[in-house]
Order: sequence, then C-alpha cells, then structure tokens
Amino acid sequence: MIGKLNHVGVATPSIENSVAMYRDLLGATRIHEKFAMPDQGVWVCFVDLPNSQIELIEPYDDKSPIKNFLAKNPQGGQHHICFEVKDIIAARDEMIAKGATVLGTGEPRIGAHGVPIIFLHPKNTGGVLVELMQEPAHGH
Ligand SMILES: CC[C@H](C(=O)O)C(=O)SCCNC(=O)CCNC(=O)[C@H](O)C(C)(C)COP(=O)(O)OP(=O)(O)OC[C@H]1O[C@@H](n2cnc3c(N)ncnc32)[C@H](O)[C@@H]1OP(=O)(O)O
Ligand SMILES: [Co+2]
Repeated sequence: MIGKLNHVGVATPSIENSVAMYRDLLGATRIHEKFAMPDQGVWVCFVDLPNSQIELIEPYDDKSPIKNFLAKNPQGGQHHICFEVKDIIAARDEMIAKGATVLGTGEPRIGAHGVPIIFLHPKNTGGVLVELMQEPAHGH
C-alpha cells in the first residue's frame, strides 16, 4: 500500500537555524521559503533532495502538536516519515480495519503539499510517527 517516501519530517525550534545548517553545513541548494500552517500548528519549510524532501517544522503556537516533542528534544530531531498512497480514504479505512489508531478525528486534513493526509499513532508503527499522504496528481 505505501508508495514513495514523500518526506522526512524534522522538528526544530528554529527553521531559520535549521535552514542555515542544511545550506551551510550539508550543502543543500534547493531550500524553499517557510510558510505557516496555523490549522496544523506549524511553520513548514521544505528542503528539496534528488529523491525526496526534508520537511522542517517549527511550532506555530503553544497548541502546536510538536510542542511536547520539542520539550523532550530541545534541539529538535527526526519527527515523522511520510509515505504517499494512491487513495488516502482507502488507506485510512484499511489502517482502521487493521487496528491502527488514526490520529485526530480520523478524517484526512489538507497537508503541506495541499493534498489530504492522515497520521498513524506511533504505538502502531514501531515507535515511528507515520504520515500517509494522497499521492499528488502531478508527482511531488
Ligand atoms: C500537516 C503539515 C505537515 C505535512 O506534512 O503536511 C506535517 O507533517 S505537520 C507534523 C506535525 N503534526 C503532527 O505531528 C500531527 C500528528 N501528531 C500528533 O497528533 C501528536 O504529535 C502525537 C499524538 C503523535 C504525540 O502527541 P504528544 O507528543 O503531545 O503526546 P505524548 O507526549 O503523550 O506522546 C504520546 C506517545 O507518542 C510518542 N511520540 C510523540 N511524538 C512522537 C514522534 N514524533 N515519533 C515517535 N513517537 C512519538 C511519545 O513518546 C509518547 O510515547 P509513550 O511511549 O507513551 O511515552
Ligand atoms: Co509531514
């Protein structure tokens, strides 16, 4: 069911500092402008890779779902991985049928790439927060 690795989510207390590290230390050359996703409680900034992306995420406000994560990991860290799926509704239903916990209301929400996403609870996925994302019509 899971397809391409669309992105690796990296939580950071400062997208600005993380961008400087990816650019100056790691030599990333295609770094997008950050943008706000208030409904999801995060600022987002994509670092393009030849075969995927790094998704830098910073808390937008005190209600951010990554606040606790950063409280435990003050310098940030690898937060989630995102796989593309052909049909997000079918994938959501399959996950529930297989006993996995779909986070939030269970209804897909629009993610950073403008397509529906869901998250699975890490307790069902070997301690790794997994995001499933509707495969974009035009590829990522
Ligand atoms: C949506 C825009 C963008 C996109 O790609 O489109 C994004 O990806 S934004 C990403 C940020 N949004 C989310 O992560 C939404 C889903 N996440 C959540 O609902 C929460 O983060 C949740 C429920 C996974 C954890 O919430 P919280 O940390 O507040 O709860 P706890 O501290 O009680 O943790 C519960 C349990 O889960 C473990 N945990 C927490 N975060 C992670 C993680 N990133 N990876 C692995 N495990 C995680 C935590 O250690 C606790 O484990 P326990 O054994 O119970 O101590
Ligand atoms: Co993500």
